[in-house]
Amino acid sequence: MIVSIWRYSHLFLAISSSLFLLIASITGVILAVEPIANKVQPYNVSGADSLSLAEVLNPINAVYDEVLLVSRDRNGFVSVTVIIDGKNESFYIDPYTGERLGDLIQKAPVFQFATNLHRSLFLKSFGRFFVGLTSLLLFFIAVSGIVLIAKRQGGYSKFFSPVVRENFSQYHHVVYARIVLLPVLVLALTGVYLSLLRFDVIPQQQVSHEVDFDRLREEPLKNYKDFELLKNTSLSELRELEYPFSEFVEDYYIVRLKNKEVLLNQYTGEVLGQQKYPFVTMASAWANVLHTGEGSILWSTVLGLGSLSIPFLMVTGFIIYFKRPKTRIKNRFSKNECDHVILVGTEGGTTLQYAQEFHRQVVKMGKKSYLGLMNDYGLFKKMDECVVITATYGQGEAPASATRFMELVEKHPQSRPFSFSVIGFGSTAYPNFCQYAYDVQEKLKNLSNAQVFEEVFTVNNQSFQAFLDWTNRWAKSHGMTLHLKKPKATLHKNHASDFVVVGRLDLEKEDTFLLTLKNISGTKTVSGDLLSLTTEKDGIERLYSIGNLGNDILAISVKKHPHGICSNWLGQLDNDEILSARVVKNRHFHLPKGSKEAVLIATGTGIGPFLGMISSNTAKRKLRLYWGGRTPESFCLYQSHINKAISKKQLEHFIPAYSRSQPNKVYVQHLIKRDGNKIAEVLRKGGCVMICGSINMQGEVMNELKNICSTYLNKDLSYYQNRGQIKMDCY
Ligand SMILES: Cc1cc2nc3c(=O)[nH]c(=O)nc-3n(C[C@H](O)[C@H](O)[C@H](O)COP(=O)(O)O)c2cc1C
Repeated sequence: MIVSIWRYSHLFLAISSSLFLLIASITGVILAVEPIANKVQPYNVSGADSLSLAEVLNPINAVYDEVLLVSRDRNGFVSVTVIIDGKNESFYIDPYTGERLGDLIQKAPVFQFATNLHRSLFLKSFGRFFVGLTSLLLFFIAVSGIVLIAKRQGGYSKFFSPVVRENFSQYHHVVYARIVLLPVLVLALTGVYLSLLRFDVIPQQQVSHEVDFDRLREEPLKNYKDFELLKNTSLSELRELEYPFSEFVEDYYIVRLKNKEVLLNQYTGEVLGQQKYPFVTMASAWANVLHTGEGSILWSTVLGLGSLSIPFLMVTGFIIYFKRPKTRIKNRFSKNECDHVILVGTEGGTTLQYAQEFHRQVVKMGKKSYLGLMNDYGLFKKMDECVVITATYGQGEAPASATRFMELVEKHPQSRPFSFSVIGFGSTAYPNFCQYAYDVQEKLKNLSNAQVFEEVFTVNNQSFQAFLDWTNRWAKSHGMTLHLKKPKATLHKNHASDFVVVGRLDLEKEDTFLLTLKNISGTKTVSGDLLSLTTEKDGIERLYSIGNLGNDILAISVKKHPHGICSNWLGQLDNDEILSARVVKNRHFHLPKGSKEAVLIATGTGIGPFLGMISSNTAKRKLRLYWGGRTPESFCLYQSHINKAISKKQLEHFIPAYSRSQPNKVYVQHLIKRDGNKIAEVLRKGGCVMICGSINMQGEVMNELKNICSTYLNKDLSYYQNRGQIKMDCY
């Protein structure tokens, strides 16, 4: 089934049961406290469980004249019902001495209230029905949730792999759902079972014995202490022991154990009847324990947390849904009159917003452009040019609106030749960066009448700047000028903070500079986070990787682009000038706290975040830095930072790759290949490899890492990516 059906089913089930689910989960949390509160009462006598029943009855018979019942509850508390001064009394006792320990626990009003609300919403059978139905819906919500998590993680085998953090709600929804999956499933299934039991859909079977009263004898008379069953059964097995009603031989002991019920002749101890409990009775007992947590502090706590997570999952789930960009498409022209066709592969809707803006501007230029989803691929009678803009999901798979694209391409051959471009939206946080875009490119390339207009262009993390670069290039080659506006879908919504320029170092020859900024708003930053800058001139956001050098000093390394508004604006800032920018958390590119070793790989300005990671390496982790630049002169910008780090033992090795200082070009990927065994060792020991710089370099380095993983570690690269041991932030 396609992912959108699962997603809508998950949502529909959650919405339709939300009110009842909320009531059931909140009362569930309250009720989870009850077994814990009971269990901590001082009525458990240590070691008593190993006493035999005969040893327990002995002091009870000695202390009380008339005993009706001895019980042991799930907390292990032993109680008796006895007649004292003509009155029935029930209380807890010490099984060693028979001494009264305290009155039976009464249900507190709050628990009584919560129980009634939880079981029937105070609506008797009608309410019970809805509660049962809610449990069933919760079960289906959990199952559809399992499927959705497996799909997003790239398969059931990767179900528990680290989750890429895109935003708070999405990340925590998945992470907590996985943690509480077991208790939620148990609560749902046992809830359904108990409801079916209450409505007699599952018939309860009583144990019935056939006692042959004609054969009852009072001899050979035995003391109960010598009855085999009482001698050989420990207290831990007991549920209830009912004393004979009278002294007539027709009345007997009824001993209810955990798994069976036994009738004992009160004079001879002969077993008069013995029945194992039917399956339904045993299953019901288990369902009760599993649903209520009675008798176990640990399980009650797990259930309580499971219940508590339900409102949290509901809220985060609804936020995820309602924050999704809308995916309604409007076209001015029909698909058969357009020479430009833009097809979108999206799941979350952001790619569509970018494509919509592109389409709008192309139409504004007087072109006949048609915008559709990739799953709507068909015959486009006048198509000259096709632009496919697609996200990637799962492990390099198609997003929801493109799942049928490949088969549709086969099914609907175009009648005219056309050229095509593929733009991939993806994230380097995932193992298969923009893989689906590459697959689409390959597919279209194989069509006889399709011609490649350009190679795949990739957009990391919905970078509007990157998309703009592509649209400008595309427009130029078509003799157009497009003025795209940034779509509303933005990943970055933090407040702006102020930063004062405290230092700058320029490498004029390469139009590169290193800016040091003091954070004067106290915003917390971690090396690897991004500084988001928007200039007034064009209102477009640019992101720069932050290196946190400590004491609120940040470094950003910037390359000036010939017509780059932001880079040139930053390039002319002087010391003491203040700039306002937002800090965007980029958790997937933080140096993992637990890694004792790391290999850092960068080219050019990609070194920025690593300068911070190295300077804060007080734990003396073993860090190796590979850096690619043109010449040793290119390194001047960073030299003092690196030398200082080496002398302070914050950086173990600095390994540069200079592409222009010798006849043969040396790139970082060459050095990675050369040091393959060392890098493999870092991965083997649980360390991590971090890559920052250009997308091209990333591709080359990833190829080398793939070889290293298979040659030295006998594993696929994705194994380490899924464990968060390979991290990338490339642009
Ligand atoms: C569950 C999930 C899996 C993803 N898998 C990949 C992937 O394998 N490769 C990739 O480059 N991007 C991956 N991404 C990133 C998306 O392609 C990227 O965020 C894209 O901009 C989403 O566009 P959309 O909102 O139009 O669906 C994944 C995102 C999510 C939420």
